[in-house]
Amino acid sequence: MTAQHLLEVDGLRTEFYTERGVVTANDGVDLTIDRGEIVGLVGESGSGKSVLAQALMGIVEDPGVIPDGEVKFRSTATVRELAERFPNAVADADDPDADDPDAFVVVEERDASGEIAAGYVDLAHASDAALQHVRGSDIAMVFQDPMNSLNPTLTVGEQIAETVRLHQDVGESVSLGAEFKRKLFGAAKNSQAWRRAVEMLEAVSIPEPERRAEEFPHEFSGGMRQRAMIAMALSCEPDLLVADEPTTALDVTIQAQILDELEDLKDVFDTAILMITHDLAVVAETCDRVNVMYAGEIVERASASELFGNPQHPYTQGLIASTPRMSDPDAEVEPIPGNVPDLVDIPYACHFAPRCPEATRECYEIEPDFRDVGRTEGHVAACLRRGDDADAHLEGTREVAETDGGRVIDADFGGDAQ
Ligand SMILES: Nc1ncnc2c1ncn2[C@@H]1O[C@H](COP(=O)(O)OP(=O)(O)OP(=O)(O)O)[C@@H](O)[C@H]1O
Ligand code: NI
Repeated sequence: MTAQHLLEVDGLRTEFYTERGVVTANDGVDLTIDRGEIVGLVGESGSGKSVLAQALMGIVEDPGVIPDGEVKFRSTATVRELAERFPNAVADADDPDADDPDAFVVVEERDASGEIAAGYVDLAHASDAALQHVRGSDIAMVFQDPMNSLNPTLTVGEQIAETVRLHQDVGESVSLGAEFKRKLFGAAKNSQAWRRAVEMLEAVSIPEPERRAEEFPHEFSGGMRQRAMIAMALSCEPDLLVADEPTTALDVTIQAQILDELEDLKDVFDTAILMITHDLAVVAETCDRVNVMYAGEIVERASASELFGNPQHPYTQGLIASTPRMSDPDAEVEPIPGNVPDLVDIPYACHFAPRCPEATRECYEIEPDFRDVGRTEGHVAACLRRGDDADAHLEGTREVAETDGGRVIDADFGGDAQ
């Protein structure tokens, strides 16, 4: 039996119909995340990382659509709950109806009594009501700028308590009346949800959590706000945390502290993390596995140590060569020439070809498939010039420039920031 991933993205395509044409922000993306692991998604600005995060959360903005692909979120408890609430959306995996786009609760296994024993929710096709159920309680998200996600008129403690109430049925009303009452008189300090909020602030290392819980977001520093966002996101113990540039706005020291804490919290709450960043040092520091994204496509995937020790795709090699190293910050970096293309109707098969030092004519014409390229299992790259059959495949094509194939990055790359 194949391993059952917590999250499995299959052939995901996300498009925006704009006046300029169709922007294909995710062009057939495959990605998996297992329970408890930290998976990186890295690539230059405009490569489609945030759109992928939105697709996972079911919050792709208008005019975005997902014409192809599935996002399978596997949680037996959630599948049971949703199957009960949305009986018309249930299909059995081996049933032809499973292809029915309205069937987003897919049952893979039942026990002897007919109770659901395994299955997934297809988040790419789930109804808004189902997505709302999943968001916050099963999958939560933190963004770069917490000021946009925190409510400036509520104390930090009230906001976390509110999230807890919404998702955990701790027996307190979430009616409008109750919310106004809390605004006027403050949240009941001895309520279960409030105590949970204070606990969460303590868990993210906010000093004097009882007192800080009563402060408003603007009274927090940038780092404290980001911690509060993380506290809020983890307060319902989600299986998956999607972190989109969670520390980009912070200075390096605070950034390193928060990333360290996230790793610790991951163990405490047993939460998997999708770490989205354009910063390779962040990936090197935190991730178990890494996906490199370029112009809407994943181009390379490997464990973090393998990716940095033995990068294979010319884009990954270029990214690494263009990133300053912690161990040698003064060493020269070589930027990748050119820019990420506009994602409207890219006419060439390999999206990186025009910037690639090794591209041949074939690279413009033949869609590169994933092939094994590394020393470890699961290291794959989508490049015609890589893998065992690369040379045979390229026989008869023009000579290509010599490269230093697999630039080796310092083992302590991004290591322990001060
Ligand atoms: N609402 C939208 N309407 C039209 N196009 C969009 C929309 N949202 C995103 N895009 C396009 O999708 C592409 C990918 O954007 P995305 O924000 O996912 O990139 P990113 O990799 O997250 O970049 P960054 O590192 O800057 O955050 C961009 O070309 C962007 O213009
Ligand atoms: Ni982004």
